[in-house]
Amino acid sequence: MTLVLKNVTKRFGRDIAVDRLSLEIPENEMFGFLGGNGAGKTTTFRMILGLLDSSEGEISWNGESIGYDKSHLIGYLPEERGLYPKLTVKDQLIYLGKLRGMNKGTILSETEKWLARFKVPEYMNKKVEELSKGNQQKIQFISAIIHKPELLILDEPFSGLDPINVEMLKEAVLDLKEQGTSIVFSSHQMDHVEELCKHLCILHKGKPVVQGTLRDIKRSYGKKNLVIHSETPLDFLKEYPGVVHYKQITEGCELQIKNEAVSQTIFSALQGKGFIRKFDLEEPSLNDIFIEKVGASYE
Ligand SMILES: Nc1ncnc2c1ncn2[C@@H]1O[C@H](COP(=O)(O)OP(=O)(O)OP(=O)(O)O)[C@@H](O)[C@H]1O
Repeated sequence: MTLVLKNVTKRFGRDIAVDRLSLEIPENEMFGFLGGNGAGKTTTFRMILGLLDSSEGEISWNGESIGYDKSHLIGYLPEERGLYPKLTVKDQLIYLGKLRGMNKGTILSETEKWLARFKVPEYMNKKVEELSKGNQQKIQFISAIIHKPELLILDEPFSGLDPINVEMLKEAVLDLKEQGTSIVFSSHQMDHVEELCKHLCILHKGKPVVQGTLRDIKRSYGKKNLVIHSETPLDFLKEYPGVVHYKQITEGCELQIKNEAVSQTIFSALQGKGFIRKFDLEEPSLNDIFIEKVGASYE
């Protein structure tokens, strides 16, 4: 089951929100769909869900065109949350589950299962407005997956959750992936994306500026990070040939360098200058790549 977008464009009047976007979301994968504010992510999701028509291009799921009639196959956790505050958790999920073609018995057994898994079984008969923001988030997540969708779109699923609940939700998401759900994951928290996604796309002004596997993207980026911990003054590295960026930290410094060879010359330059506690060459983070690719055009 794959989601394919071919040259998808969305115009709002004269403005282009999504610009000839082509993507393939691999089967049983978690795909990172990233971009700065206003990049076109939500507009893309709405087109996939059939809530918005594309101006041009095609969207297909498993070879068939996708639209509102396939919405029972899709689960969507939108960034802006949409629960009914006055309804109980049970009534909420019965209502939303029925919209997706489920019967009441199955909805109730799935709800019980998920509330128990999220360690909140007592919420079944509570009104949504009585729950904390993080716990409402769990209910919203259950509402997105209760019908066992083939394709799941998660927009900032971990926002507002404490670290323990983040882990709990992450495990649930990974289990769904293992069971065969294809997942599109959107977040501004790059560390979560690095942890969970093998493939990704960074969108900017409606166009992909980076696309591929995380591994290839990092490799092709070229630049590396070098972390040095030492009591010796290291500020001479600010102007050192091949150093792109210098950041002082309590234990020493963090550098962005042009390539691996620069680390060798720095290593030599440090000989005899005092005790080095750490000298660590690292891949660039997704955050570095995002800031460079998206930040450059902000300027
Ligand atoms: N209904 C609409 N009418 C006019 N313009 C719109 C509409 N919906 C979105 N846009 C515009 O389309 C562009 C993309 O917006 P979109 O909401 O898809 O971005 P996003 O990547 O989801 O951003 P964020 O991370 O801030 O949620 C923006 O310039 C936005 O103003």
